[in-house]
Amino acid sequence: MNRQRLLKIWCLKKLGETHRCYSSAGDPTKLINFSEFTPEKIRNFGIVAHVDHGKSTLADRLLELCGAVPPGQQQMLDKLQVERERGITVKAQTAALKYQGYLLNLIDTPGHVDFSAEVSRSLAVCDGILLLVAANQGVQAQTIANFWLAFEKNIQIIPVINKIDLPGADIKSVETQLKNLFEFNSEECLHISAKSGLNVEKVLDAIVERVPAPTANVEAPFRAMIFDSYFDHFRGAIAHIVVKEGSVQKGDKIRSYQNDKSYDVSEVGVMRPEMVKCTEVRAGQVGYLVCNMRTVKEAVVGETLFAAETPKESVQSFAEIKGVKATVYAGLFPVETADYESLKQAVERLCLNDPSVTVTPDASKALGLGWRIGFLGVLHMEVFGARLSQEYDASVILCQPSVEYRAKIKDNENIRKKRYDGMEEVRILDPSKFPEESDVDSFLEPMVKVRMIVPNEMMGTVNGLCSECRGERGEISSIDTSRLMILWRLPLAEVAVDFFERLKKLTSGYASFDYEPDGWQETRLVKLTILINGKEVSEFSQILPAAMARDRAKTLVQRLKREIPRQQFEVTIKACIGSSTKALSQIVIQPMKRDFSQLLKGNFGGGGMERLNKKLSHQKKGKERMKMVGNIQIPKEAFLNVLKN
Ligand SMILES: Nc1nc2c(ncn2[C@@H]2O[C@H](COP(=O)(O)OP(=O)(O)OP(=O)(O)O)[C@@H](O)[C@H]2O)c(=O)[nH]1
Repeated sequence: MNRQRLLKIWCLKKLGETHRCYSSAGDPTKLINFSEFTPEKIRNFGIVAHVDHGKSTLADRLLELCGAVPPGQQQMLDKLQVERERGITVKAQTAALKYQGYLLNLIDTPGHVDFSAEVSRSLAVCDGILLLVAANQGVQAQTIANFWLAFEKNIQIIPVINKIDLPGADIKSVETQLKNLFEFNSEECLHISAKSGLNVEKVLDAIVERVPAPTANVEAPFRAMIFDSYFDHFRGAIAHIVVKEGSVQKGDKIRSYQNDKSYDVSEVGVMRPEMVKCTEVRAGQVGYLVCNMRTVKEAVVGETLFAAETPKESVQSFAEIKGVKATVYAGLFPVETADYESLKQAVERLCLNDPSVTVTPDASKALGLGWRIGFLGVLHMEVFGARLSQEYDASVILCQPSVEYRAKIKDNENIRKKRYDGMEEVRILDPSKFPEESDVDSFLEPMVKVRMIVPNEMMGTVNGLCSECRGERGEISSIDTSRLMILWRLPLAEVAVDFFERLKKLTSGYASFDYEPDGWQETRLVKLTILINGKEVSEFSQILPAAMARDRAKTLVQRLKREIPRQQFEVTIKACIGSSTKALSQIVIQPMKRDFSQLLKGNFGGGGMERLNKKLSHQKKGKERMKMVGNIQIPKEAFLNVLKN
């Protein structure tokens, strides 16, 4: 039978199944029934790896082998538009798979450092992980970070060497790295090609054999933890749960622990990988639950849900899922100030699905009411902006990001009380809140410990980059004969913005890095103020070390020239220090020369009117993408683009 025909039969079969699941909403006997899977027959596992080592491809193969999707599908678990466009996973996704009498709950996680919060949250549900390492690249920085995350949580780790089909695959050396770094024996390592499917079945067998069954008690009253949630436009908040005790089904009455609210369950089910309704979700299983949660806050990650009849005092709530601290903060504003309320709702709903962002209300003279949002990195910020526009049709301005700085205020009652609410140390998240230099004893900037994996011959290049970024070198060790692990201490501000791109370019993608917070360091900071026609536009201003001010002033002014279109009048852009008006760098944008009404002159019969209307309509479209700051039109992308090279 040819492949096309096989696919057709498969699709028809599946259509029947799905149709049965959804059309039988009112008939519990026809819903999918997973009650045969007692905890001993369940395995909850995740796939973690460095970026691009093949997690989503392996997930596709596992889904295929277990019959959850037709053969040849790609990135089945990357459901978001932004994930498909960028070819990266940003959200962990689950899929319930049946394999030889076992129920395997797969959790595919993102690889990029900016989405590490998703990995930590997923590990709260897993009893085992597949630690995937690409055979042509070997162990990378995220592999090490993920190994330790799982190891600290005492989760079973299965090392899997992927991409063995590639000509550059060096299985022996990856095994040596896995031995040297994590003490894995070569017998423990699986060798696969997720792309061709080679040996992927062995992965399923290893999951069944090596991952422990979840600790769960089916007999006890229902108790579950929300580990992820999202807002569905039609059904409200949907909670992804891992059930630890008892079971839950449609019609059950349940309560939440932190929010202390009661609910009627209207639907339960599992992801396969789409939502499929079930008769019940039982202890040990991973599934979803819909109840009448009206606000997004009610479905918060880490929340404990329990049977309504259980007295709250006797319920053991789940330990809080440790959040990851934001590294960069940026202003977010609606393009049209009138859209503030609808954007507020969109931000709240998206935050439910992305609980690693922090949101505080903010206001700007130029952009009106908005928020200051904390992200885990610049990629995270870009993805958040893209999701707002793709999933909520919101038109937003995202300003350039900045890290959190701190200022120690002079030991003077008067100054502290009058201007800083009596505080001796203040946080600075935003250039418009930069304190007067005369009030400050010292400034502090956040530091990070960076772990780099670098080919031996590229050590000099990488060291050059880190020194340029005001870094301090730490320990160096070999992970095998050809690669080194180097530790650096760097200011977060240097790492957070475009360090990843610069490193990739300099090393042709052969070096990788990962970082964690490492305290604060005293530094001399200044505020680089941007004046456009004499008025400060604080959204373009920046806080930075004094030594970098002159160079940055030049680049910033040049980039603004590139981003701001010509206006009807002359525009002067100046970069100055603090409240001084002395320019470190200055540029003038000449006024527009063409006046389209000239097209009309003496030419009514020759299509002049048509051409004028076309031009005016182009201008109108252009204006919709602009933001008026004073009397100057600025494209909304400019607020972020000034940051990019
Ligand atoms: N040759 C070969 N290519 C593979 C294999 N597995 C994955 N790839 C390719 O590697 C690239 C990255 O694969 P993904 O599955 O998207 O990697 P990922 O780890 O999910 O990526 P992120 O989610 O962005 O971290 C894709 O182009 C895949 O086709 C393999 O076994 N062999």
